[in-house]
Amino acid sequence: MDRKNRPSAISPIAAGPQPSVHVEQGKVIASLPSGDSVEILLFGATVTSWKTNGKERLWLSTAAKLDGSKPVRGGVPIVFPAFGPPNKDHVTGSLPQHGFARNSHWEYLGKSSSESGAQGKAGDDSIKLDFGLSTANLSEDTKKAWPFGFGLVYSVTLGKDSLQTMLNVRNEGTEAFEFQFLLHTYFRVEDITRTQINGLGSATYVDKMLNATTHQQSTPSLSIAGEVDRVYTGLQQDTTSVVQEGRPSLDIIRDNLADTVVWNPWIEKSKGMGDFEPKDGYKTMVCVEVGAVEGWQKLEPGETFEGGMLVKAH
Ligand SMILES: O=P(O)(O)OC[C@H]1O[C@@H](O)[C@H](O)[C@@H](O)[C@@H]1O
Repeated sequence: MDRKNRPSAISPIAAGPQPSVHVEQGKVIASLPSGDSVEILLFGATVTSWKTNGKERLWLSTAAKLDGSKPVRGGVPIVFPAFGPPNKDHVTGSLPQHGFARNSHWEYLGKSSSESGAQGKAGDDSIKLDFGLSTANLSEDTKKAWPFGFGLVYSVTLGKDSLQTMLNVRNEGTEAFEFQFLLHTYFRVEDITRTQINGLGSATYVDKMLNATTHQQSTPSLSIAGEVDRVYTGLQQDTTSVVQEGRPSLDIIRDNLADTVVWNPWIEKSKGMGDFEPKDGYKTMVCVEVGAVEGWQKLEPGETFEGGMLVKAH
């Protein structure tokens, strides 16, 4: 046979292992060939687990209610459309603390996956899972308390050593509305006394422990040695890092969001929360919560807002 016409010895590149998605009662579980995985509860679209390198990166209380009876204590609850206790002077004033998104049943909208690296190379894939919540999903009481036409799409993208969570808010009604938004993320740490939060240096914060007075961060690193509840606003730097044992452990990169809350309930506050277990769990968690909580974001009919975070694990 003429050499030129010989059938090609090169066979098509075999596709490597694929990301997998498993939908079971009330939750969606996705994993990558690298072993990284994520679990999202449809109640609140709460990410309850994120593992990289065989290690859990989120803190979840062992007493967290996962049955929809109350917001999940741990993982990544979504705060929307209001942050904190109800503000009676605002139209959101009759909603519960932190709004209704973490208390609502979301719909799973589906998945899409991509390969960013060489074909078939395990570990370079990512998988994106979308969840939706709109006026139609709300209870009659909540619709009365938030009488606006809206649509939320929450996208959770699992990559090798990364998790991205983005919220798209659309005004689908005929009136403008205002909202606040926060990703109330509970990160798991080995030992809070050997953990620092970097990237808040010289920022201004409201200290909820000190009658909501305003202060300026004086050190480049924040160490936690007692109850902390601070709202850092108007941050210039996009990245806040969790440093453990002197080494960067997680980088939290804000996307179109200017604020970050740092919260640890410490001993007394943990005792007062029935769903916070074990009681010394404050030693192995810290909430670093990116959001837009200073003032209000306003959306006119037809307008959209998108914001969220990318977390990179080291
Ligand atoms: O108990 P909840 O409603 O989940 O809130 C927990 C904490 O959430 C934080 O975001 C707030 O800054 C704290 O003030 C609050 O205590």
